[in-house]
Order: sequence, then structure tokens, then C-alpha cells
Amino acid sequence: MSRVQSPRTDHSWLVQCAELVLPWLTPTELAAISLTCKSLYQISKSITLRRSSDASRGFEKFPIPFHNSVDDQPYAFFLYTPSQIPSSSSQCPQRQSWGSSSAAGHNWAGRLLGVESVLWVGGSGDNVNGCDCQNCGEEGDGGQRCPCLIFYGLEDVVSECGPSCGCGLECPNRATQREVSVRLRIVKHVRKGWGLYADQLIPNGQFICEYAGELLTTKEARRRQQLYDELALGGHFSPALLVVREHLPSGKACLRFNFDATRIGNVARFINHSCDGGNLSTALVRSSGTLIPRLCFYASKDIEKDEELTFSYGGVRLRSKGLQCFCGSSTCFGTLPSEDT
Ligand SMILES: C[S@@+](CC[C@H](N)C(=O)[O-])C[C@H]1O[C@@H](n2cnc3c(N)ncnc32)[C@H](O)[C@@H]1O
Repeated sequence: MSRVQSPRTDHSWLVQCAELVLPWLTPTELAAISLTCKSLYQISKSITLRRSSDASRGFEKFPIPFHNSVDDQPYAFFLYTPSQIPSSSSQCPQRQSWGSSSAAGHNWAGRLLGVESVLWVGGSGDNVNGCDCQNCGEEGDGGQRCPCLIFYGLEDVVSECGPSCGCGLECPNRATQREVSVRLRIVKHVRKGWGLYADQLIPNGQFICEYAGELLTTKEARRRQQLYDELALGGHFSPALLVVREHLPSGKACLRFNFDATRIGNVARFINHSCDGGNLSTALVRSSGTLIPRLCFYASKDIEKDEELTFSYGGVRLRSKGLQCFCGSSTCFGTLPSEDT
């Protein structure tokens, strides 16, 4: 004879399902479901707490918490990728689990469904101390010498080992390909929105992070910029679409890259602008064997704990109605840099 299940058993089944499903929901969906019953309210609350304690969803070395004493938004919602991803719609995920108690400790590619990093180097390989190049790992006057590490005569272009080398992530010439290794937090400012802050002393020259996000075609970047401009008009929307132009020594534009971290990105999407150049410098980093460079951020001076990390978004202000700048520097221009893409 079959027994009728007790309400208590049904309830624990609901809780188990909720623990599996709710981490995939957006904040709006989570808020709606939390209104349905006391148990789901409690689960949603603990998911919200976990989300606000680590923006990186466990992908980086240290948790990167949100702090907000301005309003009641506990965290900013976006999908996390530690490195660039191509933007073709079939490869970009619509959802990513975030806020489950067992979220940490997995390979990121597995959690960002359907997406492979264009620069991900899996496994450490046999030759963990350097790449396959003849002189890799030799100590020269200035320390490590590797033919893969070439400066093109321009301060802001750097080359690292990449997929065409036999080395793994431990190679000293892959400094920008590992996790974010400094302690950071994300703090809300009443006028600038969220910003990225140092949670430790960061020495001059230290690599901070790359600008990870979707790599767009220029056509798609233009389409999105139009959309973002319209959304920004209504306020409460912070686009994170960055266009990088690589110039030939002659000064003529040579290559253009469009990185969009608005929907999918990493912590770099929270770095605000400062008209005085801030405390970060940028470099385009090329890994041998890859075509697309990555934009990387380094400390351009010693940065104190609790200091905001900022850089200059550029010097061009083409739009007459640019957004107001609140960088607070003595050289503040009044409006944010803006350019039609
Ligand atoms: C890449 S996002 C930076 C993170 C952003 N504050 C957020 O809340 O997500 C760029 C946007 O941040 C805001 N922002 C950045 N720097 C600013 C500044 N100095 N003054 C005012 N707003 C700023 C603008 O809305 C800009 O479009």
C-alpha cells in the first residue's frame, strides 16, 4: 500500500530544489520568488548574502566583496568571466550560477556555460618554469630573460608566453594570465556608482587585472553603444564598453578592439575614471600564438589600502552632452571622456 507523503517531506524536497535553482536567478527573479513563502525567502536571503560577499563568484584568488552605505542595492549583477570571451551569441551564456553554498573551487569555464576562454591555458605542462623558447628562464642582468617577453619600444605593449609556448601558467612570463592576486573590494559612491578599491597596500608596478569581457566586432559595438546611451539617459545604468585603438609608430590607427564588460566581465568593469590619470596604468598584452591582445591594469604608484583604483578613460570629449564627471581631482574636466564608437 502506498503511503501519502507528509507535508514535511514535501517541504524538504522544495528546499533542495530551491538550493539548486535559485543561484541561477537574476536579482529580480530572486526577489519575486522570495515573496512566495518563508522558506524561499530565507534561501533567497542567504543567496543574496553570498553574492554580496564575492563579486568574482569564486573565480579569483580572494573574494571581492561589495560594500554599500549609499542605498539598499547589495550587489551589482553581471556574469563573471576572468578573461576575454568571443561575443558570438551561441557562445555567450544567458545565465551563470552564483550564490550557491558549493559554488567555489570549480574551473571557471565549467561554470560559465558553453564558453571557453580565448586565452585559457589549461594544465601546467611539463616545463613549468618557462616556455619552450631557447633562453626562457635564463637569468639576465634584469632578471628573467625570455624571447617571448618583448617590448615593442612602446611602453604600453607587452608580450607574454601563450598557447604556442609549451609552458604552463606558472611561467614567469604569464604574469597577467593568472587569477587576480591582490585584495580588492567594490564600494558604492553616491555619484559615481560602484568603484573598485584596494583592500591592501599595492606596490607600484603590481599587475592588478585585465579588462575581461566580450570581444565585439565594431558593428556590434556601435549597436550596443546606441542601446547603452539610451539606457544611460534614464540614469541607473553604467555601461562598461571600452574601445582600444592600437596605433602604428607613425600615429595612424592600426587595429581596434572593442571590449564590453557590461553584461559579462570581471572586476575591471568597476574601475572609475579620473581626469588626473588616477593610480593605474594600462598596457596591451599579447600572448604568443594569440591574435587578440588583452588590456591589462598595473599600479602606476604605491596604492594605499582603502584607496580607489582609477585610470583615465581617455582625453577625447566629442559629445557635447557628456556625462558629468565626479572624479574629484584638481584637474577635473567636468565631463567624462566620450567618443562615438
Ligand atoms: C566602467 S563603469 C565603472 C563602474 C560604474 N561606476 C558602476 O557602477 O558599474 C563606467 C561608468 O561609471 C560611471 N563613472 C565612472 N567614472 C566616473 C566619474 N569620474 N564620475 C562620474 N561617473 C563615473 C559612469 O556612469 C560610467 O559610464
